[in-house]
Amino acid sequence: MPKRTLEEMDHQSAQVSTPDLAHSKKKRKAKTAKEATEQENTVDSVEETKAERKERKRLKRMKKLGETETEGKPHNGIEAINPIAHQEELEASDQITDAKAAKKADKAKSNALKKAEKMNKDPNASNGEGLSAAILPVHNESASNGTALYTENAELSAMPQAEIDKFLADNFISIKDPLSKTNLRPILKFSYLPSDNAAQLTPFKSFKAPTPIQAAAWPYLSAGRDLIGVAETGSGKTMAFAVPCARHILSLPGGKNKGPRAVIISPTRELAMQSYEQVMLLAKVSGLQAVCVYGGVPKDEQRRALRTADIVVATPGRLNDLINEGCADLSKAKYVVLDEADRMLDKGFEEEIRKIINTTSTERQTLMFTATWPESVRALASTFMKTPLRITIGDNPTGDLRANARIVQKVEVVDPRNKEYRLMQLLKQYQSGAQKDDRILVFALYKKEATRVEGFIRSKGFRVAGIHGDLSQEQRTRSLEAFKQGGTPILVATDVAARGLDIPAVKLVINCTFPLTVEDYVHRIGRTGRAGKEGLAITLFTEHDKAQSGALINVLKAANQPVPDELLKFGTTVKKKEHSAYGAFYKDTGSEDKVAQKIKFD
Ligand SMILES: Nc1ncnc2c1ncn2[C@@H]1O[C@H](COP(=O)(O)OP(=O)(O)OP(=O)(O)O)[C@@H](O)[C@H]1O
Repeated sequence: MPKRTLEEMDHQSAQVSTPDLAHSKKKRKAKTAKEATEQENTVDSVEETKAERKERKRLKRMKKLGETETEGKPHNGIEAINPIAHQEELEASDQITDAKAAKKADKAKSNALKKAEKMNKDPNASNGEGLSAAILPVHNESASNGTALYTENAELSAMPQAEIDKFLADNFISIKDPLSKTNLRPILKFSYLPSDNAAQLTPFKSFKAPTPIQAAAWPYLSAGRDLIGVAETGSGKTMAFAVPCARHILSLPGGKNKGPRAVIISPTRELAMQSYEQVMLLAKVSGLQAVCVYGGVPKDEQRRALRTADIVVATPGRLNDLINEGCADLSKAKYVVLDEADRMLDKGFEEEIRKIINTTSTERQTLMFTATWPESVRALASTFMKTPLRITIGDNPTGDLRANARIVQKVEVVDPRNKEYRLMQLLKQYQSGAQKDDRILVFALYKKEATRVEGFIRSKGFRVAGIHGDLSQEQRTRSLEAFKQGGTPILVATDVAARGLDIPAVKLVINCTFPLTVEDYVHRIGRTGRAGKEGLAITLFTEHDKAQSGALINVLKAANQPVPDELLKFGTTVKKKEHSAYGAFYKDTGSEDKVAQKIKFD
């Protein structure tokens, strides 16, 4: 093997997967659909504009949907709603032209609400007459697993379709639904969130509006759908899955603080801790409890917390340890999230994920979120999900590999022997004068390399810390904190820090050594340019990385970044993934019984 030996990496051997033990796909209970007797809106086809025509079709669609969804079984969600109420409310508000009309509308609204109340008390009433005549401007979607029903906010329903279309088009939002059933409008404002989420807006006080992935995913997640969300790094995916999580738990019977109802799985300890902090912001408001379960720290506190925690945020290894010990009972967990899903489904984690998911409820809602969604994991993902819809944000509805377009990507082809010299030049350039406290993240591929590079940078007088698998959890946490707080503006990391970490204002990412896959490259550079900000990534590319040149060129081109001639010389062919477990060198097993690994040097 050339310079890079797997032994030298943060590699944990990839596990062989066993045959599919995924949950049995229970068919959703067929809904009894009653033929709707509709009366089409009579529209003057000459005067009708395109937007109006669309809106009319939408209303017609929703009318059909509502009549089907509200018939048959009563829903048992806390979001007990009545479409008639919303329709009448809306119709009433449409009619407000003067004070008299406003008064009339108020009366209609109150009548509608009274009617709704009555029908919610007596669910059978929803089968009664009146419904068939109701036109439904609001989207109603009943959850597949007995959780709350989603009702679209009336103001959102009243918005012209043209505005919705513009939002979807401007943000390149593509929604692929195998059920071709619903067309839920994106939640364009925080105030459009379902009512029981409204109280949780505190974390959003500093944000103007939901990000595209949040806006598009929230309605479907609130409606109980399985979902794959693919959106660029730093685009707010954590809140996209965390916000509906609390609502989901609150809608379940059985009360709070009785053990896990939701599980969020992350590939690294640091990412798990970060997601836990975000989840806590929402959980606290609702009186829910959460626990972060990860390796490298004692288990006792985690064991204790698992007894009452409603939400478990975990790395797979430690969670499996606790499941095996009988200390983590996930049988009532109905909301399961794989964050960094492609990583979680890759060979290094697949088996552990399978074990965890098999202990969760078969009625679960399964979510997968990521910035990269390679073909290699798509089929496997579907074995865990029930007819998931896929939401892709970005100019690539097929989910091709894309880097965040706000990041300026520079690739320098260098002689491997000159890498450290060039690294030093870059650090001097980007940490001089007023920039001396700017945060710079330097990526190495190997743990030993990271240690060496960190020492080299320190020897030149820079303030630097390191984060990789050879360090204790305490050291890892300390390094990350020092970097976040600004005490050490340079952090040298292996790919343990490539995914998900949301560190404020990282000005520059330097890839000292190229990662094993271009997906990891996209995640690494995604540590800069987050939440709408600009970013810069400089990659030192050598002949040892030439197998990746084709894929890298594609990523650069897709983001309109310059492709250096020296890189083109290595070839534009995209080679099949060389390593079956990309990123496996940073796998967090969560196990405390670390087996010593033999390190080989060429
Ligand atoms: N609606 C919003 N408006 C502005 N900023 C937001 C919004 N929602 C979340 N953020 C912020 O955006 C940043 C990135 O969010 P997050 O870490 O969830 O990104 P991500 O899409 O999960 O990234 P990655 O793919 O790297 O994991 C965070 O600092 C978060 O607080």
